[in-house]
Parts: sequence; C-alpha cells; structure tokens
Amino acid sequence: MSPSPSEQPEPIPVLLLTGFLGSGKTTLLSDALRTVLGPDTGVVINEFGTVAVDHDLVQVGRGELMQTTTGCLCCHAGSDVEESLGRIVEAMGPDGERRLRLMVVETTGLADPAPVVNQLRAFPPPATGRGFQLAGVITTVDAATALVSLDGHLEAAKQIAFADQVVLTKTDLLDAAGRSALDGLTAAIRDLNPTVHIHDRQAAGFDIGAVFTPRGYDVAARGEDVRDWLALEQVLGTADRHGPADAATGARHARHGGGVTSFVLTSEATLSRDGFYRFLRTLQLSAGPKLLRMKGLVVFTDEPDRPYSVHQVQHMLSMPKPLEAWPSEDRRSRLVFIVEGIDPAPLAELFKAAAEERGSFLDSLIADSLGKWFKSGKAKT
Ligand SMILES: Nc1nc2c(ncn2[C@@H]2O[C@H](COP(=O)(O)OP(=O)(O)OP(=O)(O)O)[C@@H](O)[C@H]2O)c(=O)[nH]1
Repeated sequence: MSPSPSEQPEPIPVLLLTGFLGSGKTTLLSDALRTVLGPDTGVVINEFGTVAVDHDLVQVGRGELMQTTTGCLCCHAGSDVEESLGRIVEAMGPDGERRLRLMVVETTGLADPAPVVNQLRAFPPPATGRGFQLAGVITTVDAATALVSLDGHLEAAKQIAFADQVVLTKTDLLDAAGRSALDGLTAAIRDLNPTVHIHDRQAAGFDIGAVFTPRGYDVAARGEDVRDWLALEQVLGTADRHGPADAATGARHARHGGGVTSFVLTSEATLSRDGFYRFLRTLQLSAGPKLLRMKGLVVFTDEPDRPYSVHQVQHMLSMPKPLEAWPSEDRRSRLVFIVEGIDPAPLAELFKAAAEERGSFLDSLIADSLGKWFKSGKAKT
C-alpha cells in the first residue's frame, strides 16, 4: 500500500546539467563538487559512445556516489536515469536514501533534454522511500563556439530552451571580435528562452552555489516550444524512433543526425610528446565544426607516471594538462572523438604515426590528406 501524503517523505531533488559538447559541464560540476556540494550529493554522468572519460576527469573522490553511463540517455528507451539514480541510493547502504540531499545528472553534450526531462518529471511517488523530483535544469553555453553549434544542431537549441539557468562559459577566451559577438549570443539565448537566468562563469560575482541550489522546475515557465516538445515526446514514447542500433556498439545515433558518430583511439605504448603535439596542432589547424569533440587522457614517454588530460571543441584546443595521478587502473592513452562525417581511419593512422614519432610519414599524411579532408568537408562517412 502506498504511504499517505502526510507520511510521504520529501523526494530527492535532481538537477539536470546539460549543454552542448565541450561547453564546460564537467568542469562546472567538478567546481561545484569541490566548493558548494557536499558528500551528500550523488552524481550520474552520461557519455556518448562506449568509453567513458568524464568519470576520470572529475577529480574528486566520489566513490559510490558516482555512476557513469555510456550511450546517450535520450536515445535509450526505458528508465536509464531512474536506474542510475537507484544504483547510487542502493550503494549508499541502509540509510543512504535519507542522507542524500541532491542528485546531479550530467547528460551528454548531444542529449535532447525532452525525453530526459519527461523521465525525471514522470517518476511516480514510490511505494516506499523518497523517489526523485526534477529540481532545475542548468545549461552550459560555450561563448566561443555556441553560435556555430546552434546553427547546426537542434539539440543545442533545445538544451537552452529547457534551462532555467544558463551558464555562459569560456568568456575568458574571447578576443575583441568574440566579445562584440556576445550580445548576439545573449539575444539568441533570449529568443529561445526569454525568462532564463544567464550567468557568466568567469564574472567576479558568479554564484555557483545559487546555480546548484535545488528549486521547483516549472515547465509552464519555459517557452511554448518546450511544452510542445515534451508533449511530442510523450506521444511518441522513446522506444522506436532512433533508427537501427549500431551492430558493433548497440548505440542508436539517429536522433542526432545520421552522421554523428564516436570512436576511440588508444595506445598501449607511451606517446612521443613531440609527435603528439604535432598531431594536436594538425587537428587544430584542420578541424572545423565536423570535429565536434575530442577528449581523453594521454601518457608521454618522458613522464610515464602521470597522465595528461586533453580537450578539443571544434577548432578550440586546450593544451594537455597534467593530472596528479592515474584516476583508474586503466593506464592506456585514450582519446574519444565525436565527429560528424569524418572517417576515423586516417585519424587513427595519424595518431599511430605521431605516437611512434614517424616524422616524415606524419608530414606526408598531414600535407596530403587529412588537412584537405577536413577543409573540404568531403570526408568519407
Ligand atoms: N578557458 C576556459 N576553459 C573552460 C571553461 N569551461 C570549460 N573549459 C574547458 O573546456 C574544455 C571542455 O570542458 P568540459 O567541462 O570537459 O566540457 P563538457 O561539456 O563536460 O564536455 P562533454 O562532456 O564532452 O560534452 C576543457 O578543456 C575545460 O577545461 C571556461 O569557462 N574557460
């Protein structure tokens, strides 16, 4: 028998953290975990593709309070969110549920928020225990690349439309032209979502605690489009409209446009630092918006005891940064790519040549093929 309303304990609030690929979700979450969220916060990180890297990049000792799921939450029918949240509660032991103050669900950068929001809103009150309740949608928006992402990807627009808090990131990277384009970006955000609060991550008064405070999430306060998208999701359900599953990975990518795929390059051997930097420079020079995201961990031959994290978002490359220690037993260098219409084979060849420091072969690859493929946009799909 269900408990009466007066006996029903408060549901556990869930904040949804979304934002396009590489817009700074994990960085913002790591900062929040370090500064304002206590050990009573559970975290679910969902990643596109089959290899999870973010878990390794959130450098706080979370243990049983963190779950990483791969494959896109919005592309899987059923109750992935609920299952992942439930696993955290279970792992905390008998009084874990009582101790949990907040859950944060970070989606992939390609997630359509509509089915995830529907799932989070639809949890029925449980027969026993607290259950979960959506308590806000935070969307990170990369000030340097958002206008390009909004142009090519409906998901980026939907993520903004569903937000009750938008956090503009990377304003510190803007040059004069970028700064003057900021008004245009703010107007585009307001067009999609007139009532959203917009914060600048890099502003002196940025209040990360306020952004991560659970609150009521009212769909009626979002735009008409949001209500229509949610209604459409409900009618369609999530089961049968994501295209056929990929034979190798089981992933269903059709929701994100047929051409978006992910792959992983790994190296058991340590990498030549010089060769790897040349590989990165090539990517930076030649990649356009087709290289949606690259991230991973690498280990250099001259410093085998600690890995470096690497990030690239479209043409924006962050140089490798050392981590204090290996975050897990897996000591391989590994780079996850999310691309649209780029053939992985030449990239894999280039990575291998770079790792082995086959200098002249690398030069010929760079000159003859890869750069042209990226620039012409005629990569094989
Ligand atoms: N300069 C600068 N870099 C930032 C900022 N926020 C994030 N970054 C960098 O942007 C890159 C991507 O950040 P992540 O936090 O991994 O982005 P994400 O949205 O979690 O990425 P995905 O999960 O792959 O979609 C990393 O190199 C971060 O260090 C910012 O405000 N300023």
